[in-house]
Amino acid sequence: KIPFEIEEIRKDFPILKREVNGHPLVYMDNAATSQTPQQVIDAIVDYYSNYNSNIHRGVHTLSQEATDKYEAARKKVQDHFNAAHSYEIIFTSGTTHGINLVASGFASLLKEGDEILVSALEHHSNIVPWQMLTAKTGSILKVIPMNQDGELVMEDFYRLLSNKTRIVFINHVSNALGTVNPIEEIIKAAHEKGAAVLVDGAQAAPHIKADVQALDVDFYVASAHKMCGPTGVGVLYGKEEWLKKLPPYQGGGEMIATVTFEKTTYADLPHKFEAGTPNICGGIAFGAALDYMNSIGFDNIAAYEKQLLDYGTEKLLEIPGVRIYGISRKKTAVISFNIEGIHPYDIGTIIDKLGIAVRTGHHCAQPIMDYYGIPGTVRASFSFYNTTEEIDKFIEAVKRAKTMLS
Ligand SMILES: Cc1ncc(COP(=O)(O)O)c(CN[C@@H]2CONC2=O)c1O
Repeated sequence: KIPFEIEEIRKDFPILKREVNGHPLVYMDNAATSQTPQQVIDAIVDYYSNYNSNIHRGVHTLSQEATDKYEAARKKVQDHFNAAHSYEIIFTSGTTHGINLVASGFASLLKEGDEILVSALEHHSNIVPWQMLTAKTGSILKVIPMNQDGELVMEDFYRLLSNKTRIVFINHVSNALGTVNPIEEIIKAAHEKGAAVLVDGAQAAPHIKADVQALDVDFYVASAHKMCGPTGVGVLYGKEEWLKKLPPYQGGGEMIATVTFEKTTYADLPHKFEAGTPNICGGIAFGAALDYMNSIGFDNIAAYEKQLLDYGTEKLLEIPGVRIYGISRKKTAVISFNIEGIHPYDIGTIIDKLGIAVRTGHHCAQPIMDYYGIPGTVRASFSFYNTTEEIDKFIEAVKRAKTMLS
């Protein structure tokens, strides 16, 4: 039973009417970016048509309207993630920006020999900034290993965690495998050792409504483009006490209180971390995306996507030679697979000819591919606007590709 009118939902997404190579588009690359409903498109057009203006500075009406809408969007993001204060919500250009902001800020908090803990399941955006940090500070990067099922080895996590650990950073959901990590358990254990935790929520936010106060997480980052919003805007949630400890990430307008050539004082939160003219329209459209997804309901989205995941997994495993990577019981609707003897890139290229959009390759998670000893995978990732009929088309296309390539 589908918890909402799927055909009505699909009408919200103009792009789903597209044809690709003469076939109806079957979009199954939602882990890369989600599609955009008319409600979000309308919010973008409305902004540029009716009240585009710079914010926080002008006294004229347009500027006030734009400022009010932008700050209302911040409040929507605060409510969605259940942050205690709206000034704990920093608008960023996306997950990568949010992680870099925190990692570079920790350069002033770490000393030689301090340890930072990453997981083997991370996206490059949650590995490279931390490697840059260790290079700057002489701190030591340690890695929580993964297992064949695509889960974290928690015994090793507890072994690696120590009083030297200053911060743990892990994704809530693996973009390459779909694994949902036990972040509640990790946060509790890290806090007992006095370590902070950053959770990369890029892949979780479209499927799971994270409550940052209930999680007691120190930093949580996500991108709007993964949850029906535009690209170029995202959120860094930080506990007030942590955001006050971090130095500004970029200098410029907006992030100051007073500037003289002798000394500059910085603005309070959130503006301290929002230098320059922000993505005003993006922030407002992000708010519209949250309104849209919450109108459907994350419980309904999760229940339906679970149906799609189970259906797609069952049908895919009927094809001889298929191996699925990431078989944790706790997964979002991502299926990463290969077919024995066939390169993932060839499968992706052929099924694209049939209108099927999936991603092939290492998915910015090369350590995971190295662990499995593979060049990459085919990754099909479903969203609440996909259907089982589309999955049937996807399965048929994979079968045809296999026949052609075997
Ligand atoms: C777990 C995870 N972390 C960080 C990022 C980086 O997000 P931004 O690009 O918005 O800064 C992504 C993007 N996911 C990639 C993007 O394309 N396909 C993916 O799986 C991700 O999935």
